Amino acid sequence: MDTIVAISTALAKSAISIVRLSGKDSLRIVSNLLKKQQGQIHTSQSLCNDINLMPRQATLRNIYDEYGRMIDKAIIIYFKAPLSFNGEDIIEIQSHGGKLIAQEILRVCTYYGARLANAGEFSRRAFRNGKLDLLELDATISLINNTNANFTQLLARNLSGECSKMLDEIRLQIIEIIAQMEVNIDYSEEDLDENILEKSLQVLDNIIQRFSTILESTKHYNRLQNLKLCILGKPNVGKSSLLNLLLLRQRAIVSNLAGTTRDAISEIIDIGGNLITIIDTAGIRDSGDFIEQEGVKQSFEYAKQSEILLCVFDNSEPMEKEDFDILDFLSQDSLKDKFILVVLNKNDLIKKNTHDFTHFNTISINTKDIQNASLIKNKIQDILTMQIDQNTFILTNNTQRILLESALHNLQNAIISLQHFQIELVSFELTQALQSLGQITKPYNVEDILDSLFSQFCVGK
Ligand SMILES: Nc1nc2c(c(=O)[nH]1)N(C=O)[C@@H](CNc1ccc(C(=O)N[C@@H](CCC(=O)O)C(=O)O)cc1)CN2
Ligand SMILES: Nc1nc2c(ncn2[C@@H]2O[C@H](COP(=O)(O)OP(=O)(O)OP(=O)(O)O)[C@@H](O)[C@H]2O)c(=O)[nH]1
Ligand SMILES: [Mg+2]
Repeated sequence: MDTIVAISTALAKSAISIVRLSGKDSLRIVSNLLKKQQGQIHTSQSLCNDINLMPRQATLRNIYDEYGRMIDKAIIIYFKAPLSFNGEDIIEIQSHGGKLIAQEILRVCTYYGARLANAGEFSRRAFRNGKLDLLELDATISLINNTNANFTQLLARNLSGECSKMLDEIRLQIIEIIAQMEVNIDYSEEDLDENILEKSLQVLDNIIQRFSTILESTKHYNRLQNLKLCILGKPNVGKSSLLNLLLLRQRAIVSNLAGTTRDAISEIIDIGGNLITIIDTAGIRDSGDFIEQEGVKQSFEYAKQSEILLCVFDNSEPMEKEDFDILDFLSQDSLKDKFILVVLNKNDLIKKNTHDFTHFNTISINTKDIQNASLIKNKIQDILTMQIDQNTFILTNNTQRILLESALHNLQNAIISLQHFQIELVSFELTQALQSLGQITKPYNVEDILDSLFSQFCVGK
């Protein structure tokens, strides 16, 4: 297998960057970067023992290019196979940050024979070498992409292999019940031991409960990822001012001319550990201006795509047709699952807006007072914070979720069959459940496991 190399950190101005190599030639390639003299290229593994890299020990070394010119002074860590993240020889070159140094190190690694890694290739090798199962692999990606702090702990636990372990245990419990069933299959219903029946029902019920909790937390997780918040309102009510207030900087142009914002502006904000995309839109009104009309169309589109809507109205002016148009828009059936917060803005001015918003969630503010930023953020945070059982797991991958749902379904059927003493059906449903569960972590052969389990039973039992 090729030796691959990649920059594992973001390409941005930063304190340090990590270039990572993986594969059997890693040591040879890095040995070339550690020698000052030009011309004596290490081509075989045997020549590299002079570079003195102790496995799993951070060492400070000068790094040179192919002409012997120094590139950086860096930390090298050698993870000797199989004791590495993916089971191969891995070497990390932890260089100074910035965009140029790591790229230069990367280039020199390829000069000595490393190949640029494809996306996910380090982890793919970890899976192939049995260091990570599918569940852990997926948790790795989800942990990196997670936008909601409520789930950090849960995803980290997925990564620890706890979830895979729990599924393994559950699989064993199911196999045990199948075994009981298989043994009893030839007996008539009266002969099925009451104890076995009761115990099996209890075990299945418990598994069903655990799976339901996983599916429930998975639903919350999916609902709370990559949230979008759209600021909507007629022109001049202070939408861009509100954006600037929430960002605590002058991001958007603000003016007393209606129609200032035309293209939607999008930024990321952190609201209580939730990374939310916030979108300031063009003010809603009928305008003869074609470009502005495009902007208005876009505003509605963004609103439909967002989970949270901040609808801004001007406290200092009576309601106008455009305001009512927005209220009409909000009453649509397709918007009923969105979180809508009515923002009555400009409360520093005399109140002239007497509309009754009481059936909405409302907040009265002005964008001049910076304290109002946290008022709004707290209000949004309230709806996003939910009690999430930290002792369960989440299935971040759709296929895995579907597999668990299907296993749950089989278990429910098994219970019904068991209650009707249809032993063969119980066995069938449970075997189906095992197939699905197995695929969540790694594809495996149910028959093999059954063979090994039955071998432990006494003849006649
Ligand atoms: N510098 C650095 N930081 C990192 C990583 C990395 O690769 N490099 N990781 C990359 O994702 C994560 C840590 N994950 C890792 C997982 C396993 C092993 C490892 O060496 N496993 C061996 C030995 C196990 C042990 O000592 O307990 C093994 O499993 O055999 C290393 C990192 C996050 N931080
Ligand atoms: N008194 C007062 N004026 C405000 C407040 N918020 C915004 N304004 C003013 O209202 C005017 C319009 O503000 P913008 O933020 O540009 O309004 P907008 O809703 O983005 O307008 P469009 O981009 O045209 O749709 C500006 O002159 C702001 O200074 C407020 O809380 N109090
Ligand atoms: Mg604006």
